[in-house]
Amino acid sequence: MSRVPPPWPPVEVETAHRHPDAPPPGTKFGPHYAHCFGCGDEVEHGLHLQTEAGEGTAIHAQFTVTEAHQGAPGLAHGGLLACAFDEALGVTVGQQLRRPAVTGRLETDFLAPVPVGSTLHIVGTLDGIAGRKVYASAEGRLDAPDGPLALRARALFVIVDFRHFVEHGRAEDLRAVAENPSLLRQSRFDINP
Ligand SMILES: CCCCCCCCCC(=O)SCCNC(=O)CCNC(=O)[C@H](O)C(C)(C)COP(=O)(O)OP(=O)(O)OC[C@H]1O[C@@H](n2cnc3c(N)ncnc32)[C@H](O)[C@@H]1OP(=O)(O)O
Repeated sequence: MSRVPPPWPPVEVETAHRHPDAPPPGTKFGPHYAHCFGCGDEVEHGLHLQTEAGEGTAIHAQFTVTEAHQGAPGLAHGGLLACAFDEALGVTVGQQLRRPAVTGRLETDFLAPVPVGSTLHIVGTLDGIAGRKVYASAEGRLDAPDGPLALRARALFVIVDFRHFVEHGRAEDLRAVAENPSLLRQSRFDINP
């Protein structure tokens, strides 16, 4: 089977520029929502992905695979690794474009097993924008920023209005955020898509 992926981005795109208010390289973001499985500080067995602004549109992310993240004995679950890329690419889009967006499509190439105890180092970048469609991709390396390549991912994010979250979110969770806005650890976006 050929491992040559189809052209990326799959449509004609404009260059995606980082927003003038995007934080400078080296800025650590912290979680965006306390209960996010990818980054939330109140999710005991979550990924606790740590993210930081890189150069240009890049984001650097990392998380350590724990016993709670296993698929096969001693190895990270593939879906959970895809989750880490969803989160890292979501942060790339959200922080560098400063626009609310959701994942429309995510594809992941698993190139090497990721053992429990490994730290996965992910770098995500924006690849282009076409209307509301934002294309982004990432690589994940084992145990060091220049460690062995373990995964690649490509994603389409679709820019949405904030109404998306209000209309679709479970009422009790939206109520909890309204009563305790600090559950949303970050809320600094351009409101109008
Ligand atoms: C700092 C903040 C950090 C945040 C980090 C969070 C990381 C986690 C991110 C997530 O996991 S978000 C949760 C998972 N994703 C979702 O729940 C999204 C569910 N899907 C939807 O709500 C809608 O399908 C969606 C908003 C994506 C699109 O619906 P719309 O009605 O708004 O738009 P439409 O369907 O017209 O699609 C817009 C464009 O995207 C294209 N598109 C959408 N889904 C696609 C797809 N799957 N494949 C290819 N193209 C797709 C679609 O063809 C179209 O292209 P054109 O503009 O050229 O016509």
